[in-house]
This record gives sequence, structure tokens and C-alpha cells, in this order.
Amino acid sequence: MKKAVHFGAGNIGRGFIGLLLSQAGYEVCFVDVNENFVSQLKERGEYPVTLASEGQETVTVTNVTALSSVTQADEVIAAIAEADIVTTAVGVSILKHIAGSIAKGITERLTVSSAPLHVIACENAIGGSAQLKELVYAQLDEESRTKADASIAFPNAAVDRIVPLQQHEDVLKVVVEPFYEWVIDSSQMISGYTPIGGVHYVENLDPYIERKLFTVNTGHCSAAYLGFLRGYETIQQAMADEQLTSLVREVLLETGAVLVSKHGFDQAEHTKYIDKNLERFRNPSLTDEVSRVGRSPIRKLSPNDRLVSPALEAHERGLSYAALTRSMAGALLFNVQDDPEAVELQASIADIGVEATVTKYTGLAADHDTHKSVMVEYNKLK
Ligand SMILES: NC(=O)C1=CN([C@@H]2O[C@H](COP(=O)(O)OP(=O)(O)OC[C@H]3O[C@@H](n4cnc5c(N)ncnc54)[C@H](O)[C@@H]3O)[C@@H](O)[C@H]2O)C=CC1
Ligand SMILES: O=P(O)(O)OC[C@H]1O[C@](O)(CO)[C@@H](O)[C@@H]1O
Repeated sequence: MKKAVHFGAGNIGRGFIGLLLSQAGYEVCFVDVNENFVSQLKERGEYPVTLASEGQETVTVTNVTALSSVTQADEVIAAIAEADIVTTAVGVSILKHIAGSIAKGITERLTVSSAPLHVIACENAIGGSAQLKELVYAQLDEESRTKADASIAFPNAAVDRIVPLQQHEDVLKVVVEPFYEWVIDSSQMISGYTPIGGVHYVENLDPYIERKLFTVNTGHCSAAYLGFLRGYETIQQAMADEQLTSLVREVLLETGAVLVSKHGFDQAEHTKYIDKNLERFRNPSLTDEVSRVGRSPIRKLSPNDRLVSPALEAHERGLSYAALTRSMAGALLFNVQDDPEAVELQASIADIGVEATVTKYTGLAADHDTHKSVMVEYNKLK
């Protein structure tokens, strides 16, 4: 049986990537720091995934096992050495913590095999696999790098499935929305690969990852930040608020204008894509916490993420970005006590003020029009 090693047995790991890999015939070896997930996955060898729709159908993901990132480092290295694919869903900021074991696994693999290996970061980030490759290569010696160039590929990917925080008796159970989209850059794959069922392989990933990140993620975090300010706990409550929904739509019309101008998407098609995603956010069969969707506001305010990047693209194209800066202002007011990045952001505002904090985390200079717009929106929301 083909072997997959997947880092991150969390919501996306179990609810999406692990499910598709298992259904494609792989034995899936999860690697996680969460000992509860690891022991249960190893012991049971399977877990349930329930689709959040009327039918509430449940599938059982089989042929799974797990290793602990913490106590089984050597076994993880050995698993990578004999893997047919390595995937991750740990959070883009966590990639630096797993790069070492992937580098060691690749080094060991290259001494015994020249079989091709795809390493695919399934994270909400532009160029996630390229970022992982850089982190891994930095830990390979010259000889291994040369060998890796011939048989190890790091194709970028876009992953989309809303998987909220889970609270079930069974810690392995995951409730997910029916929709999913996993797009992989086929131009970065090693020829002769066996496609994974359910995955879209596209020659140029950029339009897809930007359309997804600047529509699904931008809209979602906007709903979370505006919802937080109105005291809503869940996205479902926020999206039931007509006025809030129209503000979220305004943001997606701005990113839509950028995507149509930059990638040539058909306007009518894109409007349908926007409406479909607003429906996905509403999904009454899910309970999606505002705190999850808005989590890590520093990451979400960073220059290449879902708010600043499209706003700068809009600015360059002479397109509107006021609603995007309103969402950035919302992130600056996302004062969630158990979110370390939210705490750091509030501390920065208290320490160096809002203007300097905006520049510090978004990279927008105080004299840049977008920075000024953030301040206007911040003072309005405050
Ligand atoms: N939840 C969602 O709706 C979606 C999430 N994503 C992306 O998927 C990635 C994972 O997100 P979620 O599954 O929601 O998060 P999660 O928190 O449910 O899962 C992350 C998992 O990584 C594990 N982990 C942390 N450090 C680790 C390490 N050093 N080694 C091994 N495992 C480690 C955690 O224990 C956790 O089980 C993120 O990049 C996220 O942006 C993408 C699309 C949808
Ligand atoms: O995982 P992140 O980037 O913190 O944000 C969660 C995002 O993942 C999503 O499923 C969209 O990919 C939504 O849940 C949300 O926009």
C-alpha cells in the first residue's frame, strides 16, 4: 500500500487531506505533537468524518496510523524515507518547526532510494510548499540538495474546506462542510505521478490560490472581525446580520475587482463564486467560532496575506480598497484574550500607538494612502 506522511492531525489534516489520501488508497501516517490525537489514531487505525449537511452522512477514514513529533523523531524520519507523499496542515507559521525532521527524512531517503517524492504544504498561504522547501533545503548538505533536485518536488497547493473547531466525545471525529477544493500546481509535479482523486491539478496555481485566499479567507476573516465588534460568537450569527453581510460583500467586490483585473476571471463567474462563498460562511449546519476564523490577526495583517496584499493590488490598479482597510481596522480591534497574536497586537497599540503598529505589522508606510484609509476606518470603528 502507498504510504503518506501527513504533518498536522488537526481539523484540515483529519477532515480533508487525510480523508482524500486514504480514499486514494494511501496508508496515512499522521505526525502531530498532540499525544491524544497520536495515541487514538494509532490505536483505532480509523476515525469518522461527518458532512455538515441535511443528510449528516458519515464516512470512516481507514488505514491510518500516527507518530509523535515529540517522542518518535526517529520513526518520523524513517517514515519519510519510505513515503510516497508528504503533506502538511500545521499552520504556515509552524512549517519552520517541522522542516528539520523533513530534511532528515529526505537525507535518509536519498541514501536508499531515488524514487520521486512530493512534499505538499496544505496551508492558507501563497507559496506554502516553496516556503517549506526553503526551510528544508537550508538544512540539507550540498550533496543532498543536488540529489533532492532530481527526485523531490515541493508543488504549491491551495486547500479549501471550512472545518470549524470540533467539540465531540470522540476526539478524532470531525464535522466538515461538504464542499472542498484541493488544487495542486501540476507544473511543479514530477512527471509520471499518480493523481489523487478529488484533487485539481492546474498548470498555473497563482490565479487559484489568490482567488481562494482573497475571496474565501478575506471574506471569512472580514465576517469574523466585523462580527467580533458586534458581539457575535459565531460566523453564523454574524452572517445573519444583513448590514454586516453587505459590508462583507463590499470587501469581496473589492478583491473581486483585483482578481478580475489581474487574472482575467470572468466577472459574472466571479460574482457567482462570491455568492457561493457567502452561502458557505452561512452554513446553518456548522457552528464556526468568530475566534477561530479571525485567529492569528498578525498573520492575517501581514503583507502577503488576505487583507494587505489585495489592498495594495487595488491601490496599484486605481481600484477601491476602503472596505479592505475597514477589515484591517477590525483586525486591530480583535481583542481576543486567548489568541497570542491578538494579545501581542493590543500590546503594540498600547506601546507604540496604532499608526506605528499598522506600519509594523502590515508594512504600510504612514504616508501611504492605504495606511491613511486604515486609520480612518479604525477611528470610525473604534
Ligand atoms: N480549518 C479550516 O477551515 C482550514 C484551515 N486551513 C489551513 O490548514 C492548516 C491547519 O489548520 P487547522 O487544521 O484548522 O488547524 P488545527 O489547529 O486544527 O491543526 C493543526 C495541527 O497541527 C499540529 N501541530 C502543531 N505543531 C506541530 C508540530 N510541530 N508538528 C506536528 N504537528 C503540529 C497541532 O497539534 C494540530 O493538531 C492551516 O494552515 C490553516 O490555515 C486551510 C483551509 C481550511
Ligand atoms: O486557518 P486560517 O488561515 O487561520 O483561517 C481559517 C480559514 O480557513 C478556511 O477554511 C478557509 O480556507 C476558513 O475556515 C477560514 O477562512
